[in-house]
Amino acid sequence: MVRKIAVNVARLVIAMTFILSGFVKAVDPLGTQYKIVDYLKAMQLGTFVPDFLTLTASVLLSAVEFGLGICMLFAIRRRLVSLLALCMMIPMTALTLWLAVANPVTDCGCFGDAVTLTNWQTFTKNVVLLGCVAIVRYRPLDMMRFVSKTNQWIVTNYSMLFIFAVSAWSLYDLPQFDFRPYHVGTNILKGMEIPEGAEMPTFETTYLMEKDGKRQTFDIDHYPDSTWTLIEANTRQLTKGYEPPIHDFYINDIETGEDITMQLLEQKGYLFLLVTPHLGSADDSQFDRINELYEYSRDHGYRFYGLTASDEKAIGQWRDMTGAEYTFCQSDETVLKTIIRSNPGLLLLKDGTIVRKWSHNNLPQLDEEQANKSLEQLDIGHLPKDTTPRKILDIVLWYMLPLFLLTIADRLWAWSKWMKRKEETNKIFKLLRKKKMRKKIVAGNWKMNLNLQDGVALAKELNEALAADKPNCDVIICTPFIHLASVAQVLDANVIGLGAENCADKEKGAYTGEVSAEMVKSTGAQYVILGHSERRQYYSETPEILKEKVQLALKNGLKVIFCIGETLEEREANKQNEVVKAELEGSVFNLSEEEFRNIVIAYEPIWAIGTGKTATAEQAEEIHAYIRSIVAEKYGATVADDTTILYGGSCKASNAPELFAKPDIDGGLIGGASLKCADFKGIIDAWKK
Ligand SMILES: O=C[C@H](O)COP(=O)(O)O
Repeated sequence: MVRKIAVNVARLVIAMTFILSGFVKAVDPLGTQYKIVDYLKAMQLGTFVPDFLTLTASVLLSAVEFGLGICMLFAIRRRLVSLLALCMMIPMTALTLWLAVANPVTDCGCFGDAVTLTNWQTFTKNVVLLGCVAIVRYRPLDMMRFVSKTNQWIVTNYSMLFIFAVSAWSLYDLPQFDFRPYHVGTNILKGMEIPEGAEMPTFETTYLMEKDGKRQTFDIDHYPDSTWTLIEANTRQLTKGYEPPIHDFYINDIETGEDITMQLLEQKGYLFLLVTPHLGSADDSQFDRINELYEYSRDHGYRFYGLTASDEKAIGQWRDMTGAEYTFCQSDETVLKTIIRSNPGLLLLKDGTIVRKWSHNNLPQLDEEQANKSLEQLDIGHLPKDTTPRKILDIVLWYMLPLFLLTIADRLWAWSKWMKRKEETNKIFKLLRKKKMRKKIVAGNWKMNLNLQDGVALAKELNEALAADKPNCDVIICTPFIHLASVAQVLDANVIGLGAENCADKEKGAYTGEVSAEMVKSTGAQYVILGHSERRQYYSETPEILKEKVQLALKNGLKVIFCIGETLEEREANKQNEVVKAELEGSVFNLSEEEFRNIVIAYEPIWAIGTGKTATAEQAEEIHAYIRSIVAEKYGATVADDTTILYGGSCKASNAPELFAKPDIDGGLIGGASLKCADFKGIIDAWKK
């Protein structure tokens, strides 16, 4: 248990880290590309790898991280994914150790610009992650699945589609979430401010001095007298001090070389900055639109500058190529790449605040009417509404919600499958299912007892008792023929069903003393008992005769309570299964499935009928289960599951609960105990226990 918890906690830590790291990289593929280039430069490989390869690597890196995170989260391909994570984390941890020690790149870029870590923090993070990956790799199969194997492909494919779409959209337009210091709404001057009392950087200078051929180093507090000669002074920075979010922004006038940053930013009004870090690789497809915007700004008296890190030659070529008339200024390439992830990209500032940012693919287009209006009158001249909540909602609706719904549907499906399996193997579940599916019946067989008046009185009493206290099962009373019509009058058919104890094996005609199935039906009865052991024994009813009776009963719309059961000798010879099977095969297994659905089976061990000897609940359950299995063999599991099998033989209120609690016992056929209302109701109430 503890081990499982540890594996799953580790797996969630890895998943969340990878997903966050992959997502923020996908949101800003150019930023990740620049970071890759930084690493390559640090390894002296910068010039060998072309831009398209570093950009492809950036997009793939984010997809791999995000994909691994999602696979970890959903426990998809657990062994392979944990191995891949390990293969990724070992070199990553080694690389970040090198970064921490050698410090060739100041920010690792693990989480893009969203979270900035020092190199030692990054190394520590990777050591923790490596530990988690090791735990998961040790026991990958302990990871709990959120979606079943068959649906995992949906999660992986959908996630890959999503992350590539995020990368593509961010590349076409701009990063959908801007974590950099130059996001819309930023006042550049304010971003450059150092608050009062902020920690300042500290430095230490040491002096290498010489006297009489002997050299020694001194600090400022121990600076020696003039007999020493200064050889060399060394200054090193001890602490960084406070660094404002924008600390390296500048704009230089190309012609004069003068820094005009303050002049441009402090001047009130609108300012367009066309940012092109590197003119040689800038996209020139939209130059018409850029020139139109320049003309618009010139017409309305707004300032418009190109800002680049390229030299004058490249600027000249750009002018020749695009017909650009705007003035170019220079700035630092890295700063320009940080300002906007588009080459070129357009910035609109108002009073030093960034109001809008556009990628070259999404430059504003002004129609004639708009071109005549000032920026104050146009939407683009104002800060946009904060679209972050909307973007988050989009991600939730388009990505997280579908996956969540899939997970719920999948879990419900897995749960129903598990329930089904349980029902098939577990007795308690079987019992629950049985009680849900099949009809529970308590039927009384009055046999040759009670005259008409007593019979009607008992029926009335029972009817009233059950109308007042609704039973949890179907109740049937089967009476001698002479009672049927009268009893039918006093019973509420919704509460108590009525049945006969027998019917003829002939349809109609000269059969003195016989009562046909049609006649039974005409009294209002719905059931008939056939095959009772007393009829088989005392009236020589053979399987063939019973077969006829069953056919006629069904033909006349009666449901049949068909009795089977072995004698004591047969039980002692352990032949009970054989006997009941033969009885069913002899009289009812010839029926169609549809006809068989009108049969209620009553298992009555002859040795228990009226003897006071009851089969134990276990004995009864064993043979009931057997009977159900042979019905299943003949008609299939569904019919068998739906068939009601009653127990009969000295069943009383005292033993009924135990018998009825068994999974395959669906009620009772009651003889002696059905002759008194209280006794019979006591058995009926066993279903309430
Ligand atoms: O039809 C009912 C059975 O023969 C059971 O009779 P019994 O409850 O009197 O034993």
